[in-house]
Amino acid sequence: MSDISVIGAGAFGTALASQLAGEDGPTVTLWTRDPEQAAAIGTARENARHLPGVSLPRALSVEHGNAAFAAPILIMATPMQTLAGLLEEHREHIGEACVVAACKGVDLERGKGPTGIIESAAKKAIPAILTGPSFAVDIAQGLPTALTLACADKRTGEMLQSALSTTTLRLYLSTDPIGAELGGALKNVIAIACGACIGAGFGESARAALMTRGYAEMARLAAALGGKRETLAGLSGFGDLALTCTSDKSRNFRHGLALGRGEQPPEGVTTEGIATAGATLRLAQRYKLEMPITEVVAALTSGTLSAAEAMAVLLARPLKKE
Ligand SMILES: NC(=O)C1=CN([C@@H]2O[C@H](COP(=O)(O)OP(=O)(O)OC[C@H]3O[C@@H](n4cnc5c(N)ncnc54)[C@H](O)[C@@H]3O)[C@@H](O)[C@H]2O)C=CC1
Ligand SMILES: O=C(CO)COP(=O)(O)O
Repeated sequence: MSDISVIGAGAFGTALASQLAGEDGPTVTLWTRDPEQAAAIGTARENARHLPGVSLPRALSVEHGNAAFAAPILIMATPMQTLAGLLEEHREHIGEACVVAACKGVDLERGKGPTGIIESAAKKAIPAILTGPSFAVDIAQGLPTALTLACADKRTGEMLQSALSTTTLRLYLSTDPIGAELGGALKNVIAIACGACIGAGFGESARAALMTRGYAEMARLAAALGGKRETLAGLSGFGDLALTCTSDKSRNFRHGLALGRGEQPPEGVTTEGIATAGATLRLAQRYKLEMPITEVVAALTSGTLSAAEAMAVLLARPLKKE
């Protein structure tokens, strides 16, 4: 059994696994649900579909069997809406493990973030979240990156911080998983709004306003759910918002960009902000919170508003105190 299993051989899982599996580091397994993909990646030492051009270290083992779920540290790197089903399917193989979510979002059906999903699905596990500003391709190339590792249990968090940091991947510790996971989830919704703003030609000043007022929405919901404002101000909130709202390497930003230009975004791209906008809107209604940007993003992504109509809705709101 490996020290660490990374579950999900998409871009992010492959990037994390490749960095963690150094010759002198922990033993690492990259798990994929598709046996053919496991064999192809294992033989080519490259994930040609999700992370082309990055050669994977010899020390990394690529598997598709259930045994990978028995590792003491599991990093869950599949899209958010698949997390609950995947954990339930493999529940019997997961022991008293540290289950670290690397996905970003809110589960549409259950209205929970990744650590809440882990808590319900894997009762013996200790949930944690790894999140913050990082493109998979940057991590895979060994570029300097800083992320938040949040775990409610401080000692487990310290162990994970040390086990998952590398010479180029620097983890900052937090005991506020709710704040950390909401930062990572909600910034994707705001990134869609910012992409649409740029795509529709509303300009960079308007984008800065969306980022700032979007951040206010993120902080409002996080506070209502028990997250700390200072967590939102850190890497997992402000840091990831800054990255994702300003880079066309972001799939969420590009999704918005296409909608803003009146184009059809490509299908089959992991764009977490779409489902998360809907899930967040339900939470906002439940907690009686105003989240107008999230509201227009939900309408924009479901095709009921255009970018121009969305901006008109925001501009027509009553004047407010900051
Ligand atoms: N790509 C990036 O730069 C970053 C991604 N993330 C997060 O990581 C998560 C995964 O994203 P990516 O790796 O980029 O996605 P991706 O689109 O590159 O890959 C998704 C992977 O999940 C697998 N998958 C899909 N449904 C599954 C299921 N039901 N059971 C098992 N495996 C399944 C797919 O086969 C694929 O290998 C997302 O929540 C994303 O927000 C976080 C930080 C950076
Ligand atoms: O989360 C990310 C950067 O921190 C990746 O963003 P996208 O999912 O929008 O590509």
